[in-house]
Amino acid sequence: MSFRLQPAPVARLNRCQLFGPGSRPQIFEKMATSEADVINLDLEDSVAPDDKATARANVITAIGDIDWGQKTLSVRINGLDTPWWYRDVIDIVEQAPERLDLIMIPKVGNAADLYAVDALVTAAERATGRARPLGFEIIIESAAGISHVEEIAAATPRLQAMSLGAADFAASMGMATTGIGGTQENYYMHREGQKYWSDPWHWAHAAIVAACRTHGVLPVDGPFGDFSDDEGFRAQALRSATLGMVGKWAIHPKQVALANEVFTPTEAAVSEAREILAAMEEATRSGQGATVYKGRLVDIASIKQAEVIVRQAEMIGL
Ligand SMILES: CC(=O)SCCNC(=O)CCNC(=O)[C@H](O)C(C)(C)COP(=O)(O)OP(=O)(O)OC[C@H]1O[C@@H](n2cnc3c(N)ncnc32)[C@H](O)[C@@H]1OP(=O)(O)O
Ligand SMILES: O=CC(=O)O
Ligand SMILES: [Mg+2]
Repeated sequence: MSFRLQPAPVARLNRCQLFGPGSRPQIFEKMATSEADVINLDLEDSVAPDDKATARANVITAIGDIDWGQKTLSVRINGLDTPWWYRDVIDIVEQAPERLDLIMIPKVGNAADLYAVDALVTAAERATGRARPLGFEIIIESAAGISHVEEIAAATPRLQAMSLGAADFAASMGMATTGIGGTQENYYMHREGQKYWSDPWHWAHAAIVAACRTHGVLPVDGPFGDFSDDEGFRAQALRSATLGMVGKWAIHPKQVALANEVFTPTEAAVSEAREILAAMEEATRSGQGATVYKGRLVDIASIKQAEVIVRQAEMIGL
């Protein structure tokens, strides 16, 4: 164990991030009244090139005009490989009301990408006298991004969250699929006439969680494209939650409840976590570092495990 303490990420809910194209202002009110913790107004891949300028203007207007309640509000800008991103940043910092919490930077490949955006945002914020600095969230969705995930997680104190973008990630890696996330038909082991499906996203998720937890960033699972497949979404989200991710994107409103369900600890899990803490308090009082709870070992590490669930529950108000 290092002597450095693992930094805590920002204390806010991030169970579901609902996306909507900036070129479709008709749905903004519906996004605002959804149950998602985070709203992502998109200027990137859901917006056609000819609509980029209009989408940017729509989004800037909507940040001020719509009541977004307590939600974390984020705008996904265009990637650094496009001609649009700098204008996205400048117009957002100069014109968007301070209600905006985050900008999301897609297709980040290394720490220098974030250095560049940070420098531009910092200069624009100083020039405009913006009182509330923008936070960043980023998407790991390329071979370069996953290769440099740890330096990216450490790149700037503005960084609050990091998502895996399964669609672009698959394309960048040359993966043989057009599906966005979830089980892949051809990714299986074979034994005695049976197929056993495996999870091709697992290693990327684990790498992202490790980088995020090292540097105090929230790890988030990205999109699941087949919004008619609730069980597929649930299975993917459960795997991500088990690995340490805090939430998942919704690319359709019907996915919001599913994500909230998976990333909200159940009453039983919260009670059990609180009971473990109580059992360990009792053990500590009698000078023991370990004890037995429901027939199994609990020790000082169990306190930290239980605290993960209790902290989540407290943020949600359970
Ligand atoms: C790989 C990536 O980068 S993913 C991130 C970028 N992608 C996106 O942002 C896409 C977000 N999603 C969408 O644009 C849309 O949900 C689509 C295109 C997938 C489907 O849109 P629709 O065909 O309108 O869906 P559908 O007809 O099922 O919509 C049902 C209702 O939900 C509303 N709705 C649709 N999408 C959204 C949304 N993202 N947020 C809030 N409400 C929405 C519709 O307006 C409709 O409302 P109504 O019942 O009042 O008429
Ligand atoms: O941007 C998201 C993705 O999956 O690509
Ligand atoms: Mg993408």
